[in-house]
Amino acid sequence: MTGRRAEVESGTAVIVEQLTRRFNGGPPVLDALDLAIAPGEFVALLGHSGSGKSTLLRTLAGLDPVTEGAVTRPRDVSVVFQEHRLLPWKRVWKNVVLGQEDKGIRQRAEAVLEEVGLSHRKSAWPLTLSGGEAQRAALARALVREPAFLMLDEPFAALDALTRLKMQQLVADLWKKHRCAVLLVTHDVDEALLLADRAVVLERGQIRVDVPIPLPRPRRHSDPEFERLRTLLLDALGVHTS
Ligand SMILES: Nc1ncnc2c1ncn2[C@@H]1O[C@H](COP(=O)(O)OP(=O)(O)OP(=O)(O)O)[C@@H](O)[C@H]1O
Repeated sequence: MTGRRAEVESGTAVIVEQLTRRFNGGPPVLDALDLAIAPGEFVALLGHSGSGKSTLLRTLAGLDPVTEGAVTRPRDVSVVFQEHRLLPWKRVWKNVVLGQEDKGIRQRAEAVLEEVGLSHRKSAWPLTLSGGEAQRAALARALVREPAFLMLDEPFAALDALTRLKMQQLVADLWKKHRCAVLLVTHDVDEALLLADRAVVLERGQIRVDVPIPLPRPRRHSDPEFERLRTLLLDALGVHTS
């Protein structure tokens, strides 16, 4: 049995092996990248602009082809992007059930809209939602599929600081309930430390740092270990705090 098959059979949710991606014959944007995510594990992916984060996420989502290397992931995956990508001509709940035809879908949509705190806006048009509400709807649409693997591509980057804090708390609660594997792309070191089990720093298409975040939840900025990990990650990103 190959190493990859052994890992899949022992329950690894996502396996990336020697993944290389170039555009138009240029230098590699992803460079022989290896990464494994366990079922239910929450991984934060950090890195400078252009380091290859979105390319990795798009490849994992099946939106970008695998041209060199291999990717194994569960069949049921969902992605939430920085923009909500709701269809403006469909009401919120219709957006949530879009493309889902099974019998229990309406009930699951009601339940998940309740979970994200949007039941009272289920019949609203997307254009009437605030930024935070629209991202709640996008999360509901992602979770109604009960994905084994959820990808979040800077989902809160466009929100104001207070709304972002609320959304981080919401994601922490939803993950506790759903326990899917999560890959969160973020520029925000504190967000990674508040939410993830592990932080990975990408640099020129390779993993520069891969650290566990063994802090008890809920996470506190005042925890000395939080501060130590913060310094470590900022250092890895070339931001020196002292
Ligand atoms: N379709 C494409 N065609 C050509 N080059 C691309 C394409 N997609 C991405 N790239 C290049 O690949 C590199 C990595 O881009 P990517 O979007 O993955 O970075 P990122 O780490 O997500 O950046 P950001 O934090 O700014 O979103 C960049 O130099 C980008 O210009």
